[in-house]
Amino acid sequence: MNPSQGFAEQLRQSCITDWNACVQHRFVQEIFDGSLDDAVLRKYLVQDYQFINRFVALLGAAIASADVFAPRVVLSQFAGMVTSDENTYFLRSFDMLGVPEEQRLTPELTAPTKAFQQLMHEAAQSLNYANCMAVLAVAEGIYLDWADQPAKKHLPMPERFEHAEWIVLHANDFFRGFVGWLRGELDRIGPTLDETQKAEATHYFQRAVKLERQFFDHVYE
Ligand SMILES: Cc1ncc(C[n+]2csc(CCO)c2C)c(N)n1
Repeated sequence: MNPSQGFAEQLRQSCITDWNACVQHRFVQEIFDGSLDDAVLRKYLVQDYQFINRFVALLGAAIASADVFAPRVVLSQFAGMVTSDENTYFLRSFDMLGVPEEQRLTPELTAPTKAFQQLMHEAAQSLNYANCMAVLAVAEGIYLDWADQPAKKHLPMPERFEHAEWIVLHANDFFRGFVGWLRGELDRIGPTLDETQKAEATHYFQRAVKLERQFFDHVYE
């Protein structure tokens, strides 16, 4: 690892192949050009909707384990957004795609979804701020990086809201600011960790990036 980089960038560089595979994934190309198959989008959204429960619990664990007050405020505000605006996108998309109630609430979970739920649960249960922030920085950072690519900036938005809104939810100033803040927090706490804690947080980060890639891949299987 290159110590002249901050901790956040060291972590990202440690799994750059998987990270870039997510950012340039077929799913990302197809959502931008509007060619995404409805069956693929449907599988993606049904599984992704099963994240929010553990994700909010993970935010709660980060709030509880933070070392000072300021990050608690930022994380609480983000939790407020996630539990309001984001939910309606899923519900409107489910309506448009004709996803029945039972598929929205209790679908059969795929292996990557289960593994991701387990990872978020473990990080939350550790009540360790660095572990929680490592997983959050992946879940948010990869989504910012695919949605907010300079190369895509001048493309027209896809016509359907199910495509366009999923991009815009992750390419806006609020989200950019939050992900920048997450990276800054990792840079702040990285130098305070001993080698054991650093290795543990790094392992969480790397597991999360691998699962993000598997999650994108599996919607095409
Ligand atoms: C597999 C998977 N990984 C990360 C995200 C991104 N994400 C999860 S919760 C959240 C906060 C609100 O936008 C964001 C950005 C996702 N949706 N699905």
